[in-house]
Amino acid sequence: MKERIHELQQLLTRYNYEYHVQDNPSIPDTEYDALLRELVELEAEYPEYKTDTSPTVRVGGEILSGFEKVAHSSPMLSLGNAFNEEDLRAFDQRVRQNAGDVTYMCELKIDGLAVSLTYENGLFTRGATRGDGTVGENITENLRTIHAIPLTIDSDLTFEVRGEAYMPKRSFINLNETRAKEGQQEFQNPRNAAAGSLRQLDPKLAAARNLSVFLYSVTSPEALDTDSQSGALDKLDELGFKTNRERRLMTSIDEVIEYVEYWTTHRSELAYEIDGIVIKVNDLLTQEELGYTVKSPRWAIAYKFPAEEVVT
Ligand SMILES: NC(=O)c1cc2c(N)ncc(C(N)=O)c2s1
Repeated sequence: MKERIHELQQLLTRYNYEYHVQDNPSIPDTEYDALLRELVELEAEYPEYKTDTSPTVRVGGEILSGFEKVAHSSPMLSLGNAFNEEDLRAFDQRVRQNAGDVTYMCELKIDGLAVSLTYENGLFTRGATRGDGTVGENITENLRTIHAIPLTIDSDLTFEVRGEAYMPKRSFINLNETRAKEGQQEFQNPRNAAAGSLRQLDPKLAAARNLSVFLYSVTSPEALDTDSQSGALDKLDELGFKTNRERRLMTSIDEVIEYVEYWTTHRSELAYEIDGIVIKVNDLLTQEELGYTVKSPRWAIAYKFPAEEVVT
C-alpha cells in the first residue's frame, strides 16, 4: 500500500507540473481526477503517509483563524513608472549615464498580487503577500492550493522566489457568472478576485478559484549561480517554476518601445491581464551598481498602459 501511495504522489506531482506549469498535460483530466481521488482515499486510510508535499494538499487544508505577519528578507519594492515614450527614453538616458551600454530584459507586468515564496532544502515552506513591502501576511496554506506553485523542487536549494499570483481571464468570467447567479457581489477585475481569493481564511475557497502564478525574481541570485535576470528566469524554469514566456532581451530603448507598442495593442489576446511592461537592466552586477532610490530600483521601470476606455 505504501508503494502505491508513493507512486500516486510522484505520478500526480508530474501530471500537475505538465498541466499547470508547462500547459501541456499528457493525460486527460478524467484520469488525473481518478488518480487524485484514489490518493485522497488512500491517505485518509493511511494518514501516516500524507505529507504537506502531497498533491492532495491542492484541495486546501484546515480553516485558519487569521494570517500571521511575516517580515520579508529584503523589501518588496514598488517600481518607478513610465507613461510614455519620453519617460522611457529618460530612463534609458539615466541608466546609460551611470552604467554605459546595457541590455534590457522586458517582461509583461502581470495584473495580480505580488507574492514571495520561500523554499528550504527544496521544500516550499512559506508564502507571503507583499503587504507594505516590509511586512506581509503568511498565506502559505492558500498558496499551497495554487497548482502552478511547486511543493518541492528537485534541488536542496534554500532561497526565496517572488512573482505575481493572478486569476486567468476565463476563470474570472466564470467566477462572476456564478456569483451573479448566487446573488453575490461580482468582482471588479481579476486582480481584485485574486486578492480576495488569497485573503480567504478557508484554503478550500482559495483552491476553488483556479489561481495561477508567474515567478520573476529571486532574492539571492547567487544561490542560482547566475549573473543576469535572463539567467535567473531560465534557472527558475529548470527548477520547475512557471515563468512568463513573452520575456525578451533588448539591446536598445528603440526595441523596448517597439515591444511596448506591440503589447499595448495585443494584450487583449493574452489569457491573463497585464497592466504594463517591466523593463530591467539584465546584468545583475550592473543592477547593484545602479542601486535603489528610497522606494524603487534605479535599474528597472514599469511602463503603464493608458487606462482602457471603458466601453459603456
Ligand atoms: N513591483 C515589482 O517589482 C514588480 C511587479 C511585477 C508584476 N506585477 N509583474 C511582473 C513583474 C516582472 N516580470 O518583473 C513585476 S516586478
